[in-house]
Amino acid sequence: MAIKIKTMNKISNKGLALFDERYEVGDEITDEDAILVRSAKLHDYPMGENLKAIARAGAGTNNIPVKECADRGIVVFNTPGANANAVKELVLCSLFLSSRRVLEGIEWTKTITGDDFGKQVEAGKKQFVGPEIEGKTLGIIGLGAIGVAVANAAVKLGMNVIGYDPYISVNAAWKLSKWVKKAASQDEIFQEADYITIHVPANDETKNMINAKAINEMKPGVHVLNFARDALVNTDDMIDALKKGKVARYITDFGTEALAHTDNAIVMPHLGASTPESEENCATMAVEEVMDFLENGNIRNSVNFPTVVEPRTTTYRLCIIHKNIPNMLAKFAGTIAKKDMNIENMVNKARGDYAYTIIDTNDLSEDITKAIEKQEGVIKARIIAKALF
Ligand SMILES: NC(=O)C1=CN([C@@H]2O[C@H](COP(=O)(O)OP(=O)(O)OC[C@H]3O[C@@H](n4cnc5c(N)ncnc54)[C@H](O)[C@@H]3O)[C@@H](O)[C@H]2O)C=CC1
Ligand SMILES: O=C(O)C(=O)COP(=O)(O)O
Repeated sequence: MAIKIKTMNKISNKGLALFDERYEVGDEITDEDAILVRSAKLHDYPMGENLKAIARAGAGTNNIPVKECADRGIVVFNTPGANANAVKELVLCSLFLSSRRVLEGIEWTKTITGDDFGKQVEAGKKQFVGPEIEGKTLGIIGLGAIGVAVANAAVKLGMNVIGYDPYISVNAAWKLSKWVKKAASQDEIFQEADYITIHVPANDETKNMINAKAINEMKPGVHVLNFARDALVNTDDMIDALKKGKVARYITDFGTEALAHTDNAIVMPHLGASTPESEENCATMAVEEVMDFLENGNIRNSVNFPTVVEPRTTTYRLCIIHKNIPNMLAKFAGTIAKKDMNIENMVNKARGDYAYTIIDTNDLSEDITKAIEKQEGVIKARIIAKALF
């Protein structure tokens, strides 16, 4: 029986080509084993009993009900860093667009007619003067894959860069240029920066982080960039600040009709990750994650379960998604022993309220998954036979 993969949004063929003849892939698939998605909202999507995994070919997973998926034993993956360079390049482009009045100048030039075109251009160009970014201060909130890439590039462009990220990963810290100054708070960024760019996930903590109060703390004439998510910025407050001139420029990938028609706002149609390179990177990584999970039970780059990656050495692998509560392993071992199965390898990892256990064995008792699922705290159990793959 084929393994069914449902695609939502346009997933690059470079990734989809990795699925071989054992897989059935497409946007019409029903009763799917896994979903590949980009920005489509899955909060109201009816997830079936057979669904085991959702892979977000991209970074942000706020379009997926991650916690509900964990409760149902559905592993949600994303593709960390796979589209970071694409976003970094658009942020750099936007730093220039927000400073130099290039877009207005281009629009104005289109309106000029006549033999004295050159003369009119030279006379009118003074309306489009804008500052250079070299020597200015860029404040970055969120130093993950994108924030670090933007920070390092901005340092090379001669900007003073300050960054704020109370949860910075060791990996990101290793990659960050030593010239990036560490801010002790968001307020420090608001108060010191001429340009502010945000690169955090949308969640309860970050929602509305740029609102009237935050804007009030910023320097007059600040430039604000939002290539992260709409929920992070209070759009009404931003429109108000643009109208008053407190914010000189707001450039975002996440607009509204009102914002798109406000002077000094530049609204892009969510283009951050829209490059062939990043679409291919994201799709390839997402497909590899899903295949390894469906075929081997390995979990890497999940946002709701721990990383567990073990080489296959036995004929069968029992994969158990369960609550992170005491005595689970003893119960599994007891159940397995009762079925006369011998454990060759066992790995258990927890993440928050949830845990994942892989048990490798060369024995199989037909109803082992049912017996395991009867244990309190078990969400889902699955047996994968190596011979099938
Ligand atoms: N415009 C577009 O097309 C794209 C937008 N994005 C958005 O950008 C976000 C960031 O992407 P990546 O850098 O790849 O993710 P990432 O996970 O590598 O980095 C996010 C960083 O934000 C930090 N963070 C979390 N809460 C914070 C807080 N309250 N204050 C300061 N820092 C905080 C984390 O510690 C982490 O270092 C994504 O969650 C997504 O919403 C990502 C890719 C494309
Ligand atoms: O990766 C992300 O978080 C993005 O926002 C990219 O979205 P997209 O895949 O281009 O719909």
